[in-house]
Amino acid sequence: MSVASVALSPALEEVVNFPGFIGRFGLNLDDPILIFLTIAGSLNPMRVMESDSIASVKLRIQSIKGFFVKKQRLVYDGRELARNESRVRDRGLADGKLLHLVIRLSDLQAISVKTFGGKEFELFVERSRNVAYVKQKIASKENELGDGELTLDGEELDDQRLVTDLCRNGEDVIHLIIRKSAKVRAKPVGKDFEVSIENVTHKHDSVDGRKRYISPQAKPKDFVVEPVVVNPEIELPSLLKDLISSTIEGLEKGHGPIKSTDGSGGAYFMQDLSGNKYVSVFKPIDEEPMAVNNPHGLPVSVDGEGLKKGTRVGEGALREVAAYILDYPMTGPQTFPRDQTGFAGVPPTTMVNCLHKDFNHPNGYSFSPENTKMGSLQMFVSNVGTCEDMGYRVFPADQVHKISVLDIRLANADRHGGNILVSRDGKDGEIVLTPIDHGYCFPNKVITNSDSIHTLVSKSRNQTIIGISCRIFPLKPPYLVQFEDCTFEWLYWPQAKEPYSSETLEYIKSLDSEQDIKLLRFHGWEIPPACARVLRISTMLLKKGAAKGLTPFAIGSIMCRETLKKESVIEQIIHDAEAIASPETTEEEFISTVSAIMDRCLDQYPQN
Ligand SMILES: Nc1ncnc2c1ncn2[C@@H]1O[C@H](COP(=O)(O)OP(=O)(O)OP(=O)(O)O)[C@@H](O)[C@H]1O
Repeated sequence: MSVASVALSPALEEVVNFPGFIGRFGLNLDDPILIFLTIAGSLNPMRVMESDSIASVKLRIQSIKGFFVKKQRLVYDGRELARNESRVRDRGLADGKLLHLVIRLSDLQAISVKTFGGKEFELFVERSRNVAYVKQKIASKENELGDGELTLDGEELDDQRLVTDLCRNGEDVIHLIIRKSAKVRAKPVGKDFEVSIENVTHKHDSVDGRKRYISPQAKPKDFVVEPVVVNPEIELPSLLKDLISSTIEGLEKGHGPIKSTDGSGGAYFMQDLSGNKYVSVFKPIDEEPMAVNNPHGLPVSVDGEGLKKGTRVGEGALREVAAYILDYPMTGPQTFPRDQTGFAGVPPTTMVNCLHKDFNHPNGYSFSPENTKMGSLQMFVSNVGTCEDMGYRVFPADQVHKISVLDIRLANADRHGGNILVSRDGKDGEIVLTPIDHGYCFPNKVITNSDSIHTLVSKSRNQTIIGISCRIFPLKPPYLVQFEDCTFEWLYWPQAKEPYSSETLEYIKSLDSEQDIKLLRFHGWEIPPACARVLRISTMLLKKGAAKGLTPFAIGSIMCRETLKKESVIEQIIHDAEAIASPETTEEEFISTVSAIMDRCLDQYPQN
């Protein structure tokens, strides 16, 4: 039976054929097509109009399935449908085709705790944590709850029950009984649940429950975490050494990796020694979106191209590390050791080899080198959510601006609100934004039939040589860059229309793409010529735009497409330069042609 012949379930028929549906969503009266929405492996028939916008399709999914529009990631034919205003027919979505839905679930569950003594506080607990952990968190805040039990509908909740399972039903009320003399009640508040503690009068001795909550001990030798050292001349900075050591310590104590429910690729939270804190996030290259072992059911890429145009499956981790290396502080690019936070605050990131049974091993697992996964290990940044979860008006302009500098420089094709963490710093609780997820930077045309294969070879601590990734790229021009999928969430925030501060302007002025290319080479990434071209052109745009006094909005708008079909200004500039270039044109000549055209183009923008 073909997928196209799957019948609609009566309930779904009712929803999709809901009278007035067309009017409600402002759709045209063209013929409906039947598509199949895959959600975590299940197939859901759905009728849409070819003239529907992606936004209205997402709205339909929200009304049928209950997943909020903001949390949906739609993938068709190996490409994310990120532009909400584009139409179903523009994306080639036709009758009988499969549309993949990946849900972005926040890993954090907010829990409001209210005591009858009037004390109130909020906890942010990862959904993957268990009941024991919630009790521990409350105990560490209250310093008086030790041996409590959580109950739901009168039934005691097992310490191993996960927070995510408790919060399924918005009406659940959870009680925490503390040594029979105190009671904590949890009730949902919007998407959160609230815990109220009644009669907390009993002072307990010590919080000795911790030992019970430690997950079963793994055998000490059941895992591997090793830095990937590409250039043996470089000593790993102490910051990264500590990151690796604390990750190892957690695993040694039996605190295994915890898979993130969020994101389209495999991401694992690595725990510390106590099992109370995450220290790092590991993202294996074979679990990236559309890679062979992706845990979210995305199809495997047929041509090696990633979810975004101009990106390549399996190269995300390398780009994550590159973003960290390039995000040097105001004092400039230094050789390691580098223990200062970078200008935009990309968390310290390094490449590692990891072996653990809890990663995704669809073909079975054994403790052997072939199950070792290479990927990026990034410092975990504690946060209260992402920019997706809150109103952008509260974000300080300088925090938005630092991210704009990074995104424009790296031509980031994946800056949605979920990729900016929000934390509160210091005693005044100032908002700090942390950019994460830089696997889709430096987009360039994927060449599948060319004259050179670039293999990055690494040496791990035990001197084993491992091929990291194979990339095919031409040694000779044309080096095709691809800015088509660049989108910046912050472009639509009012802070982007404020001018850069003098400090930021100074930083931008100090940037030098040639120096950056050398820096990446020093760290072992012989950046492919097309990526180098992206870096040169985007750095040039940032520097010229900022020197002219343009705002992040104005510069970002030059880099991003307004609509799916309309080329961005930067794309037009590059095409004009390519039209002039001949096969003999050197990279230097090409870049100076781009520079001249860009100058003429920027002359049309009012000088600030
Ligand atoms: N350094 C970090 N500190 C804290 N949380 C992090 C960090 N890096 C990633 N996360 C969290 O891990 C989860 C998955 O990470 P991430 O978004 O990078 O994965 P992804 O599959 O690349 O996602 P996407 O689908 O958005 O491209 C998210 O909830 C994210 O907030």
